[in-house]
Amino acid sequence: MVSDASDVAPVVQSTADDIAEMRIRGAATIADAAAEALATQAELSDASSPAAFRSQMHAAAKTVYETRPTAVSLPNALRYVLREMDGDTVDELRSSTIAGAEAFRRNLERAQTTLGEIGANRLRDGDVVMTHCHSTDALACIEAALEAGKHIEAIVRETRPRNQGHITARQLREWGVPVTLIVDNAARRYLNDADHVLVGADSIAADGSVINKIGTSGLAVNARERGVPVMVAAQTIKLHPDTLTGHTVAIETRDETEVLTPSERNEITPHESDDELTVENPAFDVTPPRHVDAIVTERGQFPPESIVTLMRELFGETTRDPWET
Ligand SMILES: O=P(O)(O)OC[C@H]1O[C@H](OP(=O)(O)O)[C@H](O)[C@@H]1O
Repeated sequence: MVSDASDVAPVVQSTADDIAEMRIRGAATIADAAAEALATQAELSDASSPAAFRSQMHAAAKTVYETRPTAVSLPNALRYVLREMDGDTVDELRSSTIAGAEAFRRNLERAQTTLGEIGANRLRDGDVVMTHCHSTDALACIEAALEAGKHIEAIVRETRPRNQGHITARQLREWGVPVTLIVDNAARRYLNDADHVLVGADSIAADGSVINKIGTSGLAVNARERGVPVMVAAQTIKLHPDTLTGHTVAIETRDETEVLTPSERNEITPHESDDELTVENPAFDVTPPRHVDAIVTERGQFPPESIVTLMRELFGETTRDPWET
């Protein structure tokens, strides 16, 4: 049973708001924040019985879960922490939940470091990497290559509408990587100069499809045409267990104002009541496995078609909500 939202600590609600508004963003960062929120809820809980404690934890998980639908790292994080919640008293439940959240966050960090070392093996000294959006998993591969003494350059797509490519460019410049920032539409031209396309993922489906920031699939198609390998850096918490049983991944659509501000809309159509100008703003798209060369995880690199084996091993088959442990 899930209790009502009034049991949820305000700080958990504020984490949920930050995720929804993308002040906290990126699949791994969202998972980390979700685990931290559950730990905070456990810490602050005033529950007078084990049942009330469990019910508060489930309500907190639901509040965080209902923010953004596409990155499976969010429910996977909630599921992990709630599974660790164990004990016969409120104190036992509290401490096991906090320990579970801490373990999850430690594993997350470790997994990204290991993934980076594995991914760096694909990058040679002098390689040029084209990126899309901002992915900490993808950047971990570049960081490990730099630590191994390789010279890497980057062509960074700005990634409309929110321009997260700027975050990538800033990080790469901090590491001393030469960066060429391009508008998304220039990518095909600059693929001639790239040795790899390197992107992250919000979810990976059982057939090896990669769900990532809108624009990834077109980039992958162009890269295939130009013979540039596409490498996806994704920790195993990006594997979407529900897709094992045929569920599709929900693609988030965001507010039109990310694409067109109210004053820009007004310039196009001054009639406030004009509902025939439609703006669509899907945040993600699906890249079929045939356009992906490798999925790099902390458990090794996989051709996309074989990722299902790892998914079964790690998650089994579940279509339950995270709080239905
Ligand atoms: O987990 P890491 O690799 O950091 O990010 C993975 C993906 O999450 C982001 O989504 P958004 O910006 O939250 O919509 C991007 O699509 C990025 O590729």
